[in-house]
Amino acid sequence: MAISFKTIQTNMSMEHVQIGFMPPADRIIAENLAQLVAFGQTKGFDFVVSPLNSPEYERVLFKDHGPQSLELATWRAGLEAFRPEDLVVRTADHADYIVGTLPDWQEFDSKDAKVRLHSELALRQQFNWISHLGLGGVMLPYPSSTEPLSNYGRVLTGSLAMLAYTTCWFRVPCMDDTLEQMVDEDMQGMKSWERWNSIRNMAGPESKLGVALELAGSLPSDAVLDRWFAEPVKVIILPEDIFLTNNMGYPVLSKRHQQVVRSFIKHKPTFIISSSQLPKLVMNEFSDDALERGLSSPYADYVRYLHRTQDAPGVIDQFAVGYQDYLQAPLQPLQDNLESSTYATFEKDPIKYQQYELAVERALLDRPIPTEGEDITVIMVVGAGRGPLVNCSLRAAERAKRNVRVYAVEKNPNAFVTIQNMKASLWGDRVTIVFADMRTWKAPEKADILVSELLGSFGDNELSPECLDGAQKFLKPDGISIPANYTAFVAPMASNKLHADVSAFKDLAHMETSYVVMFKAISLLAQPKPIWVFEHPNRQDIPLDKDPLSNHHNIRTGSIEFVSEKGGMLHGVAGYFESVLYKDVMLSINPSTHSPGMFSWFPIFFPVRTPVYIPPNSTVVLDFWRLTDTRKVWYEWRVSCRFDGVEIHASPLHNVGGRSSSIGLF
Ligand SMILES: C[S@@+](CC[C@H](N)C(=O)[O-])C[C@H]1O[C@@H](n2cnc3c(N)ncnc32)[C@H](O)[C@@H]1O
Repeated sequence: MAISFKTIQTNMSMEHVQIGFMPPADRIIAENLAQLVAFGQTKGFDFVVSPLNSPEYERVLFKDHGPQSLELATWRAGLEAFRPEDLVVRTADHADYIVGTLPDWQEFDSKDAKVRLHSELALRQQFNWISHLGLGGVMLPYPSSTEPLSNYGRVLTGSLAMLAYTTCWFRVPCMDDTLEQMVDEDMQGMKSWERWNSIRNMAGPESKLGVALELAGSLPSDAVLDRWFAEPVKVIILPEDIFLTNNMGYPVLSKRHQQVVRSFIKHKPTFIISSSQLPKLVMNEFSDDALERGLSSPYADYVRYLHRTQDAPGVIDQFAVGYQDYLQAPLQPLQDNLESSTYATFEKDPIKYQQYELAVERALLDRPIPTEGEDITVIMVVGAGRGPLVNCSLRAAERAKRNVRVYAVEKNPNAFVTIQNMKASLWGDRVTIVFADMRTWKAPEKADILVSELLGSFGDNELSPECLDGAQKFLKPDGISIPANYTAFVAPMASNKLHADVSAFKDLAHMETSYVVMFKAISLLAQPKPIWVFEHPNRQDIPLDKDPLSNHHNIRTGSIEFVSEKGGMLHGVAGYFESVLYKDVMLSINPSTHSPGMFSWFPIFFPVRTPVYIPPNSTVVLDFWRLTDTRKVWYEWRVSCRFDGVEIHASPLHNVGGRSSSIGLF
């Protein structure tokens, strides 16, 4: 059990999707902006995208700003005022209905020092004006030059704080990043994701900067798209010319575009429909185009249709809304006493108990049938909580047609009140209830089947191994443990949001702590691999009837190599588990084998202190340790990366000696 949310949120498909309209920048002038706004409103758009400045403003490039040092002094003293003719957006009228764009001549990494300086001065003047007006947003241009974007990153990082309430999006073409295509497109410099990544890295994980991703007629591979799912893609730009026309004459997207747009819809972006023409109606010209004269924009209608017709959220999604990409501390059911609402949440899981019931039934059928005079089959549910696994065991016994005697052992005094009520009202003599820690309980007899659910998102992180080591001394020599084993899985992952959220705590301890998270905006850089396993009963390390002398047999070490074909930013490690309850009856949260519909466990996230750039086709090594002393268990981890056989990154060891996070044994 690993999650602790308490509320179920509303159905996400009912939310309003924001859609903006972006005509060609060179056709919008101060004089037609009001008409454009009125047109957008009539057509049902939530905002229009307009250039902030008129072409006239380019004059600043030719202005003599004097020596740089003098200019920098001017900056600090105050900013220049725009002249009205410099601006398309001249007043605050409709400011919250307008997203501004900046002129193309602003090249922050131009080879020409004068262009660089003027672009920077202009940006500060623009941000100051945008902030004064309270514009809805500003969209930053994707640089046409192939220079590295270090100066762009610096200028932006230093200026973002000027935008108190305005959102800021970096416009990026969603192109295939294969080198061949880049050479074709004369883009030998950095790839689009990498260019964004370098800007974002400079701005820092907590910056408000988002991505406006512009789709084109041809879409990149799934691997390239997948990288964007881990980024703060706040806007999807859909040019009108990527739409096809259906036989009713209405715009529609190709199947693959639909699929991609639907995948992004889950991340709740804003959409922008970009057009290569200014609507004739804005030019006060007659339009015989039915689509233009119609009431709402057919493009916006189509996006709303895609939004409305998303797959209805499944059971997991319904539970997860509001918890997606939200960091939660893993539960510690051994050290702490769980609350009633936490038990109630888990008891709603439709799959977990079904699997347990099946496992107990199969195990019962495999036990020899007690003959006349022999005792009946004994099932012990250890860590019984409020009793659902006792119910599963009783139902399984009915289905297997076996007489059973059930023990329910629980150490949480509050949950024990509930199981006392269950015994009085439902179970009667069939169940013996015991208030005890399973590790020290002196059982009156031995069990045929030991049933427990002490699993965390990483399998062993709620100390199932330590608890079951103690409990197995009252399991018969040929007795069965359900679960029989559990395996932890790890994968390198990208998630800008999760890393930013951990960074926001601004301390080492949070960077060396694991979190239970319902993943959403993440990208796995390689498929998960098993790192270690625990088997029960563990007769090899703990002889029959003996208490373990130390916990050293529960130490684990794993070093796993992954080849990351697509590369990306590594922000941490995703952890999962698979468990064999009995024979082929499984529970899994590993994505490739996930038990359908099971929501009791979200994955676990181990952050890394500094995000690491992983070049495509490099080798990522994840080193993990599960360590223990007499009072606690903890994980230590490190990541490293090799490219062309050379180690290009090695993180420090995280959580040395459990200094930042551990799991209490008492
Ligand atoms: C994850 S909950 C599972 C509860 C219930 N069996 C279910 O599946 O809904 C684990 C339960 O084990 C109990 N527990 C943990 N360690 C224990 C121990 N050493 N002895 C007895 N109970 C323990 C906790 O208090 C908690 O009620």
